[in-house]
Amino acid sequence: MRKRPNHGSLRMAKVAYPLGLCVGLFIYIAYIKWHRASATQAFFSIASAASAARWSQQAHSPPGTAARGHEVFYGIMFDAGSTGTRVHIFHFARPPGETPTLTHETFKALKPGLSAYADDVEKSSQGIQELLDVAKQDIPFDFWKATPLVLKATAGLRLLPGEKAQKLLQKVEEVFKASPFLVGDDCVSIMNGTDEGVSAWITVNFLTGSLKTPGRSSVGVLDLGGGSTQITFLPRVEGTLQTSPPGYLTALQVFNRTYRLYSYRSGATLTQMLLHSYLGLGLMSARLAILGGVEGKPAKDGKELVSPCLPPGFKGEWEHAEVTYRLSGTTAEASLHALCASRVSEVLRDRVHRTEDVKHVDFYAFSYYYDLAAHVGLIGPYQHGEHLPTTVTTVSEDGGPWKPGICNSQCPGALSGPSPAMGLSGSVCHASADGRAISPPDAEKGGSLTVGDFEIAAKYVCRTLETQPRHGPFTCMDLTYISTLLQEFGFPRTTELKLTRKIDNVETSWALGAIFHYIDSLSRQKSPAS
Ligand SMILES: O=c1[nH]cnc2c1ncn2[C@@H]1O[C@H](COP(=O)(O)OP(=O)(O)O)[C@@H](O)[C@H]1O
Ligand SMILES: [Ca+2]
Repeated sequence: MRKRPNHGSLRMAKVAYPLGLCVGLFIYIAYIKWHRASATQAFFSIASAASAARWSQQAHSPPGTAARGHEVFYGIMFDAGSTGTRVHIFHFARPPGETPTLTHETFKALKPGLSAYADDVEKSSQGIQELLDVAKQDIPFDFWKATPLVLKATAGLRLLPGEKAQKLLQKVEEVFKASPFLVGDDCVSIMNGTDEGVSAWITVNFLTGSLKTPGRSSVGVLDLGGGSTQITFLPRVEGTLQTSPPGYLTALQVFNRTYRLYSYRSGATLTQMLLHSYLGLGLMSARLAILGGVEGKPAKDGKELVSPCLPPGFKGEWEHAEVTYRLSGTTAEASLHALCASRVSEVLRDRVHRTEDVKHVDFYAFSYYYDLAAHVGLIGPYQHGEHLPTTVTTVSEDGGPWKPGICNSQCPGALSGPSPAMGLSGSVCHASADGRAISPPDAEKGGSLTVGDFEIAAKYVCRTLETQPRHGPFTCMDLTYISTLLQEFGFPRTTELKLTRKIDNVETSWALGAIFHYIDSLSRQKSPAS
């Protein structure tokens, strides 16, 4: 965990004499006054963020060592997602004459999403207030007025009828305007899917350092939310630019370079891609589609939704977008996975644009890609090929100890996940010193796996649904959906994906890219000529 900067004590330590202390105090007070008077002057353009990345990554300066005179500033981005609302509080520092760098992120998430309050708008303010309180505790009082506060909503609000969504946004704006932070007229909005994809791409490429070196390969980004999904990457093969349907490509001016991005937004028709939001390929919306339900509508006559992707004989209820559905599995079938995969393929047919170029780009996948992989143990504390500490004894599937060594097919141990004997490349050794207790997957660490691993895991989970209900009734469906979706995008089974929740201790989310953009627009408003 990075430490928060402590500029106060640093300043004090360097001012050795009383006179120096007075001068220092005078400069400090003058600085704070200037800062309050010119809130947006403190902000930088995306272009300087590139150098910030360079500064941060090359100098490796921990924020706590910031020297005297560093300018410190903050930005607050709320992500109103379909399944939850999250606050990201970004801390920046700018040394004199240098460009700023991101020094820390404070993050907190709440469930359910804002859209769950569509019929009780008043209730929505409680969670927003709670997250604002986190920001107040995190940001020093003197900086509140100068700190921009923004909320962007994604699929959950896009799916609501316009009037309901607007009421929710108005409520949030009311709460924001009563807060002590810097709130503009555009502080609360629904973000379109293209901006969502592009912002996530900027975040990941900023954090991986790809943006700092011109010419260095950028990475692609896969985001699977509850209501929508994004795949965003910079095509490496010229052909993709020529063959992509109109509307799939978007130009982005970052760091004095124009990037041409390919951004596919779920469900949008080809020509409406950039203009019209047709949702439905996020994991929760996809579940509903696979079950044969309709978004926002109860099943006809309260009928059960029956699916081969659910455990045979399963009966249960599932709530989605304020509607409760009665669910039922089919009677036991020989190959649940094959039936489920065929239903998923039906749902995805003609809805996903396939491109060869994904084969030539390294991809980072997060959100539900990450959650599902961690849930079934595809990623975890020890990765395939990793040397295990000698104190660690791996645990075999029946609970017996295995020898310490390299995590490979000799070391299954995936008690909560599929058997590596099935050929999983990302197999995890859940290990413990006594050879019995099993450590849960490390939520922060992430890992790599192949696209085919999702399919193998799906087959395993679907096959053992009846005997191992601990994965939950949706895991067969979810894994089958993810593996089919990735293959529909054009990924070969052998493609390796990096699954991560955080990079360099910062959440992989569109939030950072979006705050860069917002801060940039503030500075443009301040000096339109630049
Ligand atoms: O900042 C984040 N950090 C970690 N996980 C996140 C973050 N934002 C979203 N997620 C993940 O995204 C998934 C839900 O997506 P979300 O609620 O944002 O739907 P949406 O993007 O379709 O609106 C969950 O897997 C959740 O853990
Ligand atoms: Ca999201």
